[in-house]
Formats: sequence, structure tokens, C-alpha cells
Amino acid sequence: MAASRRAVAARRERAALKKDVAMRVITPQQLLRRALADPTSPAGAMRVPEFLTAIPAIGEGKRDRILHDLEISPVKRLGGLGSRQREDLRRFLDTRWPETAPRVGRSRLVVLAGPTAVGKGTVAAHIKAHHPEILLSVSATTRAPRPGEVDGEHYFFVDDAEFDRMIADGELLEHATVHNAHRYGTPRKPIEKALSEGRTVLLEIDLQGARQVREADPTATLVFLLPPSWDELVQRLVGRGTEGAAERARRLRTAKTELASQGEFDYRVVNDDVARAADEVARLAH
Ligand SMILES: Nc1ncnc2c1ncn2[C@@H]1O[C@H](COP(=O)(O)OP(=O)(O)OP(=O)(O)O)[C@@H](O)[C@H]1O
Ligand SMILES: Nc1nc2c(ncn2[C@@H]2O[C@H](COP(=O)(O)O)[C@@H](O)[C@H]2O)c(=O)[nH]1
Repeated sequence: MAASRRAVAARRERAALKKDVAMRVITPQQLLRRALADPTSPAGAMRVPEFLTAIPAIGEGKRDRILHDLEISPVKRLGGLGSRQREDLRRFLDTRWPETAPRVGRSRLVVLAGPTAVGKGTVAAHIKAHHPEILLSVSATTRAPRPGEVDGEHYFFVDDAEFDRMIADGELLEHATVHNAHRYGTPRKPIEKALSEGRTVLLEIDLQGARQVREADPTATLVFLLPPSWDELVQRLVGRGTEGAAERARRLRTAKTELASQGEFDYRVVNDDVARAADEVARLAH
């Protein structure tokens, strides 16, 4: 009986440690150091696959590839790693997730998503202009610049090969093909730097990206921007005049399914007026 109570308590402690890594209260390297310093501790008793999936951005597929590449059995516990395996795991973490200071102060990672033409770009630009304390992330994309768009300011314009390289090197926090056309992704480094300095970061991305961010960082705040009505959304898309009739029809079909997903978000903001909606999003970010 006492033994089973101890086992339950140990499981709880391991779950708390995993949550600390996921919430960036401690770094994966700190957890590994604790495990190696005391193999009989809850950290030491954690199995390597459990440890890996606690790290934001590692899902089951990536976990299995890492175990295979590092030649570590899935039943191995952190405290039971051999010296070569420890070194390989340490080196791997330092290369892929350089140890950054844990998140400080009231910094937040905020995602703004919503259907096509609801005004995400317009609201994000208003926040950038009126709330300089919030960093608006600059995405990488494979689409060509539009007139007036500046590389490094509106987007990092890259070709397919460079986008593939960024994915392979783990440089993107999330990425997706949007509107069945071009690829877009959020560079990880500037975000981690800003968050570690206590700044809030705003990502203006699509629904697929928002879901990936939630998986990578469960503490992220997800905001869904809504149109005042369906007719107004159609009006905005038509009024913008940047898509032909076939593309507009396709985007509106996607918009219907996106609107049905609004319940996945932490907050919903109606974009009835740009300044009002932007201020509401900025308040949620503080
Ligand atoms: N509150 C608003 N009232 C009226 N028009 C608006 C409002 N917000 C944005 N718009 C207009 O709606 C159109 C679509 O806005 P925007 O391009 O910012 O949408 P988006 O959500 O970023 O679209 P996409 O996802 O397709 O890139 C633009 O013409 C913009 O000026
Ligand atoms: N998943 C991601 N989606 C992104 C990112 N950056 C922008 N976007 C979304 O793409 C569409 C189209 O943008 P446009 O500038 O070509 O009109 C828009 O809905 C954005 O929200 C990103 O890094 N990841």
C-alpha cells in the first residue's frame, strides 16, 4: 500500500516536472542536469520519451526520430543513461534548443488568427503602430513580395529551398501552406529572445499555425478575430479586390470551417472597428 502511494506521488512529481518544461519554468537542460545529479529523483526516474515530448515543439513523430538518431531505447530512464547517451542528448538539446533564460515578467505569446479578410493584417498593423511594447513577429514566406512590401519588415521572402532548410534546422516555431498556395512560417529565435527579455510577442497567422503554436506552447494566448457578420466578411474580401472570383469562393469555403473552430480559442474579438478591436487584442496581451 505504502509502495503504491509512493508510486502515485512519484508519477505526480514527474507530471509536474514535465509541465514546468512545457511552460518554460525550467529548461530541458535543467531537468536533465537534475536527473543526472540524482538518478533516484523523480527527474531521474523519468523515461526519455516522456522527457522529450515535454519539450515544446516535440511531438510523437519527432520524439521517435530523436530516439533513433541518438540510439536511445524508449524504455531508458534519464537517470539510467550511459555516458555517451548523456553527452549526445546534451549536445542535441544545446544545438536544437539553445538554453535561453526562462520566460520572465508578464511576457506573453499571443496568436491572432481568423478567417480570410476579417482584418487580421489591418488589426496587427494598428497594434504595431500604437503599441510599440508588443513585438509583431515577422514571418518567412515563399510568396513573392507585393508592391510596397519590404523584405525583413513585412515578411522574410525566401525560396522553397531556404524554407525547407529553415524547417530542417528547427528554425520555425510553426509553418503551414496557406490558401493552398504558399508556405508561411514563424521564425523561432526572435520570439524566444523577446520573451526571455519580458516582452510580449504577437503572431498574425492562420488557423493551422495557431494550432501548432498551442501544441508547442500551451501557455500561448489564442485570440480569434471575428467579422461583425458573414455579409460584412464577404464585403471586405470583395472590397479588398486582391483575389479573383474563384479564389474568393475557395477562401470563403475555408472561412466557414475556420469560423466553426473559434471555440478552440481562448478569446474572441469582433473586428467591428479597427482601433477598438486592436485595443481589445492589445489588452488581452498585457
Ligand atoms: N474593422 C474594419 N472595418 C472595415 N473594413 C475593415 C476592417 N478591418 C479590416 N478591414 C478591411 O478588410 C479588408 C481585409 O483586411 P485584411 O487584409 O487586414 O484581412 P486579413 O484577415 O489579414 O486577410 P487574409 O487572411 O486574407 O490575408 C481590407 O480591405 C481592410 O481594409
Ligand atoms: N501559419 C502561418 N500563417 C501565416 C504566417 N504569416 C502569415 N500567415 C497567414 O497567411 C495568410 C496570407 O497572408 P498574406 O500576407 O499572403 O495575405 C494570412 O491569413 C496570414 O494570417 C505564418 O508565419 N504562419
